[in-house]
Amino acid sequence: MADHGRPTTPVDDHLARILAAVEPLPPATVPLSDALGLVVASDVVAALPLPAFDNSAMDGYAVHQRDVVGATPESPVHLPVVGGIGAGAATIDDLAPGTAVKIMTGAPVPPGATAVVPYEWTDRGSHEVLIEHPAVVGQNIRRSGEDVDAGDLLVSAGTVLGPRHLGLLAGAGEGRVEVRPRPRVVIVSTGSELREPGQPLGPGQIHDANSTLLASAARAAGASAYRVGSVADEPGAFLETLQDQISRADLIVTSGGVSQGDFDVVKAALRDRLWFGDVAMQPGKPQGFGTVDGVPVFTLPGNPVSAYISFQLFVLPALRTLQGRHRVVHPLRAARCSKGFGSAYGKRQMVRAAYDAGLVAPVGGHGSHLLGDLAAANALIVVPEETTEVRAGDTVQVLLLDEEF
Ligand SMILES: Nc1nc2c(c(=O)[nH]1)N[C@H]1C(S)=C(S)[C@@H](COP(=O)(O)OP(=O)(O)OC[C@H]3O[C@@H](n4cnc5c(N)ncnc54)[C@H](O)[C@@H]3O)O[C@H]1N2
Ligand code: MOO
Repeated sequence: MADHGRPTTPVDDHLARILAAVEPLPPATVPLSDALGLVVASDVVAALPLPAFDNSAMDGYAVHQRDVVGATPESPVHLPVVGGIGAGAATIDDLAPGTAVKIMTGAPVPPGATAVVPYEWTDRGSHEVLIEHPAVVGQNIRRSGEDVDAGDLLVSAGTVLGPRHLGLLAGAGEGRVEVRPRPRVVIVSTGSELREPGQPLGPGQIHDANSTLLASAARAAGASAYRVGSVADEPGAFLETLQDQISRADLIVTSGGVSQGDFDVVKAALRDRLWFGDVAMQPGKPQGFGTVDGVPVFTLPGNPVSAYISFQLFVLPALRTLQGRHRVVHPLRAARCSKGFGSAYGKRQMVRAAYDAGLVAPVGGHGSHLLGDLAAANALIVVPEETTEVRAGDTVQVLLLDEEF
């Protein structure tokens, strides 16, 4: 679709161009304490059974089940107590028939014992115990390997490690795990008008919102983000910053300086090395992408809303690909739109919106500078290129900005 004569690239083509250029980071083995949220690079198989040995599920007495078959409160079974076994006990004697041994939860069950009778069913005797209820074979015994057997799959490649996976790996004795490392993302804002937040503004100056916005979005997506701050509209200075950062980045995101202006620094500096052009979307039309020294570089438009939406549509899938994730593109869900609005033909519109329980409504104005409206939104209504009007009550496709996927 042409926009005032300039050709535009469909959103899906631009995304395909990006995904074709990015692959998962080489795996690294890290301690479990550093692995939360990272993606497993190769299947992890249990080296040991879990539990590692038969052990007691209750504090009580290990017995031969046959010895307590007839036990009742009126006619309890009497057994001599031959000792005690605590959790961590290393050497355990066989349990002779007609005897009981005190046993604590988690302690190894002695060879010969076939059931554990809990304290509550007994008089808690130390030398001799009265047992008032019968037990079935295996009662209160946690069998070796009943949770996980040696050779079982603990976590498969592609799993995003959460607390429960890490707990399982730890319990199974794995101290380290092979993962895709956390991508290092470098964020650079461009624009001579930009000042660091917290600094006073001179005439014509504005605070740099984008580097904080994009670095936070990268961190929220599981990256380790380094915010360079802003560089002036001067290609030499910009290239120097880029060159300085490239060796410590897995992905670089710049904002500003990519449209039609007289001082479009990013385009001027990288014209020969990256693709620059218009993508058929609103906001986020002017885009640039390519690799520099093998590192993917995204040059996003400067308007903060455009930059953020471009991040969600294009940078996030690349970041997730580096992480080795299987699902890289935001899922869409159907929702009922409670308020009508118009949309430009030929562009995919990303309308800031508030979503709740299947209902969605646009938030604020269309301007790509409206940070207040962006902060009030939690979703984007994704309006297809050929749709020019959405009416109240229509079903629309919605992208939830804070959704885990
Ligand atoms: N003649 C044309 N002008 C513009 C077009 C066009 O097609 N023809 N496209 C417009 C669209 S759409 C966008 S989006 C912007 C993109 O421009 P740039 O990427 O070159 O970005 P800048 O000009 O540097 O900045 C645009 C706008 O955003 C503000 N900005 C920039 N960086 C930050 C930051 N880090 N924090 C906060 N605000 C920032 C900047 O001050 C400008 O107001 O171009 C349109 N123009
Ligand atoms: O398309 Mo620009 O990216 O919104 O204002």
